[in-house]
Amino acid sequence: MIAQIRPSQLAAWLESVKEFGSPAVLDVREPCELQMASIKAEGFELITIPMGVIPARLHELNPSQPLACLCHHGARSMQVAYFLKARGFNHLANIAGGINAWSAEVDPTVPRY
Ligand SMILES: O=S(=O)([O-])[S-]
Repeated sequence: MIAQIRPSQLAAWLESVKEFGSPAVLDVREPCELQMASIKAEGFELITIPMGVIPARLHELNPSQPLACLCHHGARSMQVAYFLKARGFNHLANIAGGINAWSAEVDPTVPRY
């Protein structure tokens, strides 16, 4: 079971997992999407790896680092979270609604697309 958190709940989730290590948001959107809209990494590390290359770049991620997965609406990030969970990552969340919800709930300056 992957924790589903709304963007507005991210700060509380980050706080709840920091005992396990310094948490990060893993944005799995494509480079062209990152150019259109990105979140500001405030209080967390921001890692960007497109979903399609996560298997090839898995070695870049630390299985013990808490990761909150992000995409456009929350579907791809959910798949990535389950992929990572199956590979031993322990502290995972999916940001439900993705960056679209982030724009609505956390930072309206983030463009919606
Ligand atoms: O980014 S998305 O897969 O939720 S459309």
